[in-house]
Amino acid sequence: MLDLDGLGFAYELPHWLFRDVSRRVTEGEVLTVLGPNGRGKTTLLRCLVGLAHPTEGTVRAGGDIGFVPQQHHSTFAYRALDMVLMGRTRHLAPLASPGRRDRRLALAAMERVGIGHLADRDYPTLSGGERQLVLLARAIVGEGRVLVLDEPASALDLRNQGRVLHLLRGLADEGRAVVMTTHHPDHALEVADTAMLMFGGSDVRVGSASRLLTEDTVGDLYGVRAHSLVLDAGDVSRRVLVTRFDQEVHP
Ligand SMILES: Nc1ncnc2c1ncn2[C@@H]1O[C@H](COP(=O)(O)OP(=O)(O)OP(=O)(O)O)[C@@H](O)[C@H]1O
Repeated sequence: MLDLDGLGFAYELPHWLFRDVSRRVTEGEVLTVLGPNGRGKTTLLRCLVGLAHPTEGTVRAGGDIGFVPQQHHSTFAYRALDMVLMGRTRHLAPLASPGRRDRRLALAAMERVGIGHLADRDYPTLSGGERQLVLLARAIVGEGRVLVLDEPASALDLRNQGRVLHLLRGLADEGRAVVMTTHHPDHALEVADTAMLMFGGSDVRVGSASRLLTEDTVGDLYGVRAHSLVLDAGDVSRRVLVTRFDQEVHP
């Protein structure tokens, strides 16, 4: 569904942000991209959606891509619903306006992400988290087969983080391919099939999220001490990673 072949990017050669990245993301898969600040996660996503040109390698998508950027400000006083309706643009005939069905789909997408009550609000007046949810609704209503999201939960409170993570899991289970960045290994452990860890340059590791995200690997990636704990709460048993924020590890 999304094929990355020998992907590499350098703003200034020979300083490769990442290199030799090859991977097929299939329908039904959630892939999370992790790495320290400035390692190239956003740049990688921009290559995937065609906003940046890879220095080498190719990206091929087997369908439309919906993109949720990290931050988005608009000075135009669009209503939130109108922002979501922009996701329908590719489904409209040239110069046509969105119709009743488009509006119904947009409202349904807003309800799905829990912001139906914000439909008539002016987008620039929304909080950072509310704007993030509007952009997610815009991507959903676009019905792209591939969803690419840059830190989709970064501005969200704890409940909304869970809602969005499981919503993305559900969208993948419906047959989409989901690629998202996160700074939280636990977000990957919660819903991802695959993790991509950007250690720098050609050292990009991809594999099963649960196998890759160990104490050692996460510790090495961020220069921290991480501890695995098993959360056993009756209906759920899963591993979480706890960070010792009082201790840094210098390689
Ligand atoms: N136009 C540009 N020209 C030169 N360097 C750039 C440009 N845009 C970004 N960079 C640099 O490229 C590096 C990667 O940036 P990118 O935004 O992809 O990182 P990131 O992993 O998403 O970071 P974060 O976790 O902080 O969001 C950073 O060091 C950034 O300063």
